[in-house]
Amino acid sequence: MPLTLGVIADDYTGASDLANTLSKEGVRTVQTIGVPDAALALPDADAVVVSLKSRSIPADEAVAVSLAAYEWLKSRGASHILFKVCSTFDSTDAGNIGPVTDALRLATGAAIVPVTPAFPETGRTVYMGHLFVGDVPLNESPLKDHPLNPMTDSDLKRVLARQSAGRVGLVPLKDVAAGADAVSARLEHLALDGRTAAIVDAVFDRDLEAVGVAAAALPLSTGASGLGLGLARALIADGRVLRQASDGAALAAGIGGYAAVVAGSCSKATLEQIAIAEGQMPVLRLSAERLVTHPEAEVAAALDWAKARLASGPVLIAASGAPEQVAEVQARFGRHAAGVAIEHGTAAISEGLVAAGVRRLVLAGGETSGASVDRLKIPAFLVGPEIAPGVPLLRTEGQPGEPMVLALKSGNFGGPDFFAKALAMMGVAV
Ligand SMILES: Nc1ncnc2c1ncn2[C@@H]1O[C@H](COP(=O)(O)OP(=O)(O)OP(=O)(O)O)[C@@H](O)[C@H]1O
Ligand SMILES: O=C(O)[C@@H](O)C(=O)CO
Repeated sequence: MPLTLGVIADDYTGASDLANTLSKEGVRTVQTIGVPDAALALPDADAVVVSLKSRSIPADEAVAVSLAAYEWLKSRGASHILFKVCSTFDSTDAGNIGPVTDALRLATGAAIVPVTPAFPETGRTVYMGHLFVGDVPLNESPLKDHPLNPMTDSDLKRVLARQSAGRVGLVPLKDVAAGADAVSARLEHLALDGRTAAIVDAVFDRDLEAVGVAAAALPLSTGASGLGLGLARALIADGRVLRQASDGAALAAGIGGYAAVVAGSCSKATLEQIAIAEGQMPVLRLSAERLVTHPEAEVAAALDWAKARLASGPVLIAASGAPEQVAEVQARFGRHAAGVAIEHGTAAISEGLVAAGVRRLVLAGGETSGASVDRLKIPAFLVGPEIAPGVPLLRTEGQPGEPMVLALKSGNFGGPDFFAKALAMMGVAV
């Protein structure tokens, strides 16, 4: 059966967030890691979310891999493409949201692309083109201290224009509140005026329903899970997708083995979650400096520490540091080099944990999860029940050997008790 919705996600946790939203709305969804091999047999699905690791790579590479994902999705019949970006619009003036949206627009033949990172369930709202995170503008939120892409401007019209070849317009809330026809009319007007993308305001889920109907009539949209919700509801309402309840309970059934958490996210939410976990399970804080200068020794020491404890219950291993620690490491080694070296270290630790018998694994941070999932050579996931908004339980699919259950947590997501909750849903008591 041909696909209806094809999603190209710029990181792995973001992909599982979107897959979670689609599956919660009743869309049969599979998440793949990278552009699937021709040989990979996938279960029947209405939506495939292709997870890329393209958020923080050079823009030309992000464009190339996104176009490859597009070609694969098109060959499977996808009638609408959603480019899934972070709900906090993580990007820099060099990209990659603008360059990838531009390239996909040309490939799909779209005149204009609606763009909205709104995700009201997690407090991301867009008004007059400005993104709010909870009750503060993006540039006053913890995202101003992000290790890879500090967000210092809440005006997404400006942010997107700086990284796009085309001109950027706005679909204001008054049009969105007037409904899907008003959104379509405004997009058409902006396209005639030479705009190639438009930031779309949205504050409530009902706004995203209107945006979803307008977007589903176009070949391409760019956004986060809120737009996924709008598209899912629109595709079900117009009969392109038949709503199906997901069989979440069965997902983790029969998967035993040791359990662990590996964290590389330095977000405020993750730092708080690690602090809470310290009262619930053994926690090892890695030295970020040694992960850069002596990676093999730091990884080996962490694995020795874990192996001595895994039989007694879950363990947590974190590279994550507070903003001042991150700044110090970056000043010494460079932002990109430090990030990549630390991701390699946490990925090697994930690999060592699985070799030691871990089958239930929670990963925190988009880049961190991406590096670990690649190292574990997982081709795809079935999407299960929600642990917290934006974070589902995932079961590996298409991998030789025993299946595993994982959670890929976006840095900013999850309540303070997230790690214990995720482990509990995997059948592990802390
Ligand atoms: N102590 C540290 N000092 C400097 N950089 C670190 C440290 N610990 C982790 N990092 C790096 O910070 C980056 C965190 O990015 P990651 O995407 O994993 O988390 P996040 O941005 O919070 O999550 P998300 O992308 O889902 O919002 C990674 O590149 C990681 O290697
Ligand atoms: O949209 C979000 O906030 C998340 O899915 C994400 O992409 C964070 O990395």
